[in-house]
This record gives sequence, C-alpha cells and structure tokens, in this order.
Amino acid sequence: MTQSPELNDASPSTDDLLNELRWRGLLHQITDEEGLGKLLSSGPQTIYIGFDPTATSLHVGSMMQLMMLRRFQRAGHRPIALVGGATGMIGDPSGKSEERNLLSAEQLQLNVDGVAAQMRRFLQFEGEDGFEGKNGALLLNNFDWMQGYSYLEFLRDVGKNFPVGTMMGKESVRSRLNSEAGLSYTEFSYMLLQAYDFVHLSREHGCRIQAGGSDQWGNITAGIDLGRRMTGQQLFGLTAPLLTTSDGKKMGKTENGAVWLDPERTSPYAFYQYWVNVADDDVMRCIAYLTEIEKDEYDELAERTEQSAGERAAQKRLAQWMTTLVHGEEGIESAQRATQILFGGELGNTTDDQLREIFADVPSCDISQDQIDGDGLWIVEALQLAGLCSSGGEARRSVKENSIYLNNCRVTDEQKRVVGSDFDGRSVIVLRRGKRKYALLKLVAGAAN
Ligand SMILES: N[C@@H](Cc1ccc(O)cc1)C(=O)O
Repeated sequence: MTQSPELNDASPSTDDLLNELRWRGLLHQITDEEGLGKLLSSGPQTIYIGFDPTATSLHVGSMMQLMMLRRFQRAGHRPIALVGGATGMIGDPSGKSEERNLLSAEQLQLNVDGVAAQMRRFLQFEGEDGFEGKNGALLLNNFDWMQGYSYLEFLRDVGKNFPVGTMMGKESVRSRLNSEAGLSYTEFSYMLLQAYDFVHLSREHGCRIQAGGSDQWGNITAGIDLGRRMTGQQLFGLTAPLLTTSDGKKMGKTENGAVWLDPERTSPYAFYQYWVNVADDDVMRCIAYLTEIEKDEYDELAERTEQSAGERAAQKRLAQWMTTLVHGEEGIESAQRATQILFGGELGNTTDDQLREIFADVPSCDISQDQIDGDGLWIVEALQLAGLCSSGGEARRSVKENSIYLNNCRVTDEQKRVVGSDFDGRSVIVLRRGKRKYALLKLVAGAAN
C-alpha cells in the first residue's frame, strides 16, 4: 500500500509543470509569467533556491522549497540547491523581526553538512545513486565564490549597482527600520549577497530562474535587477506562498519547537504524528503544497474530508507520503507500527525508548523492584497507583468487565499480579483501561512509593 515517492516518472511538459504549480496554489508571485512560460518551453532550464544553514537540520519550513526544486527536476529541469555558507554568516533580515546572532564558522560547516545530506532525500544529484539523467541536481555553497571576493572589489562590482533608495523600499528593510530592533548595516547588505549569487549562477551555470518563499521576493527581484545591470540578461523569479495554518500561524511548529527532518531531533513517529494531527482546514493545503499526490486523488481526499470530518483519511495519506519521503520505508513502517500500538496493537519487540515515546503524553507512575519481587504487585493495586481506577472496587469491576489491558493484552484474572516477567525485558509496562485510557508503570531503581 505504501507508495514510495520516486523521481523517475515520465517527465511532464512545461505546460503541465506550470499548470501543476497553479492548481497546487504554489505560484504566489512571478516576475514575468509569460516570459517564464516561454523560457521553460524553450528547453530544459536551471532553477535555484537558496537555504541558509541556520541549524544542522532542515525543518518542515524548508520542505515546500525542496519540493519546488523536485517538481522542476521531475519536469526535466536542473535544480540547484544552494546552501548559504556565506549568507548564513550574515543572516537574512527578510521576515525576521530581530537582528540575529552570528554563527561561528565551525557551527556553519556542521550545519552545511547536515543540511546537504537531507537534500538528497528530495533531489537526485548529478552522478549519485546511479542517476543518469542530464538534469542531475547540483549542490553549491555560496561560500565558495564569496570567500575570495574582497570587500573593495565587491563594493565596486556589485554595490555600485544598488541604489540605496530602492533597497530602502524593500519590505524586509522597511519593516525593520520602523521597528525597535532596527537593522544593522550587515543585515542591510544581505540582499547584495543573494542578488550576486543569482548573477554568479546565471554566468556559471546558465541559471535564469530563482524561486523561494514569499518572504524572498525582495531578494529575488534585487538579483533580477542586478543581472540586468551586470550582464544584461533577463532573469526570472517566482515565489510560493508561506505554509501557514488557517488561523495564520506558521506550520511545522509544535509546543516542543520545530518539526525537524533529522530523525535524531524529530523521530519518524513524531514526524508522522505531526501530519496525522493537522487540522481538517489545513490538510488539503499541505497535500497540495508538499506532496506529489495527484489531482484526482487530491479531489477524492478533499471530498472525503468535507463529508466525514474527523475521519482523517487525508491526514493519514499526507503523513504516509511525507514520512516515506523523509524517512524512507523503514521510517514509515516504524511510525505506523507505533501508531498501531497507540491504538491497542501488539507490542512485539518494541523497545523501551519507543514505548516511552509513543506514550510520552500518558500519565505514569514509578514503581520499584521491591514492589514486583516476590508475589508481585496486585493488578487491582497497580490500576489505582497508575490512576486508571479510583478504588479497589472499581478496579476489580473493570477487570471483570474485560476492559483492562496490560501491554495491550487483556487481563482476565482479577487476582493477577504484575511481576518482573510482565516487563518483557523493558522498564515500562503499558496499562490500559477501555479503548484509549493509558498509563505507564515505570520501573525505577531505588525507592518508590
Ligand atoms: N535568503 C534565503 C536563503 C538564500 C541564500 C542565498 C541565496 O542566493 C538565495 C537564498 C533565506 O533566508 O531563506
């Protein structure tokens, strides 16, 4: 049933590509739609999107951009994923309300490496994994062309082409100038670096298209102006809308912070759960923006979501698609297995850590080795300790009514004692009353109550 997203499908034509971006709602602003259409149908093009490495991992916020590059690659164009080793040293003020701290060179290198590895999930790079197409993706780092550029030369070549008046008119600059936080000269100059990247890539790689999120419009158009002045060539830009919830919040954030692509930071299970729990009002937009699920299926899922609110068929499909892409078959399997356990499935050889993660939000009670030694801990008592039943009578009745489970297996004997072997080599036991009322018994060294 899992359908792994592969790149090697037949290439859609240019019309198909633009139509697809349109129905998905991915075209927020375009500098010259007609011109871009013509350029794309004149033959394979090169398109770039830049990513500043602000952490060792990308998060959900970058996925729309990576998917945009992927859509172009599938349509036969060459994507360039640019990691901003240089721009990351400065910090883009676009969409940011405060001046940012500078990252150290060592941290930046770690970030560049981490982010580059994740991009391989989305794009097929030239000469890697046996990719033989002519449009292999390129991974470039703007530090490579900026590190040797002297300040004086840069001011003479690039700075000279920037009218300060125009720079002051950009949204990213205006909003900060009017704020208390202000804007340093360093961040004010960020736009020159990104603009120059575009010119550099147009010269070195024939790249004439830059895409980005809607907050990148100012930087992208700055590059187009610079290209006209420095090379006389017409460059193109397009932006995608930002991925926000229906009440206007940025997607990809939970109470515990960002949803990361790195499985060490956000496990495949937590990643999967994030998408399963997207609101009905947001799920179809996520599917359109982030997946390659096609129009027919999209329409079906939209109808189902409308007709049976709360069924979450669209959410599950979204979660399955995204988790398979980012974490592979193994990731989606473990996420789905964990989800089944949450819904009463067998524990099998689920590990301690996995159980603790699946039931992270469930109340728990510590017990000591003493309590399970000898005769063990009476189930009726355990249920009360864990807060699942408020009296011995209630606990006994629940067992009789067949609504008590230990590690998702029904407990039928009210005399049952919880003993060491019930832990199955783990340090937690999952107790359940009824369908979804869970509690954990955690075995801790030393004292307990
Ligand atoms: N400014 C972009 C990243 C970027 C960096 C360099 C570029 O050439 C293009 C884009 C961002 O913050 O998302």
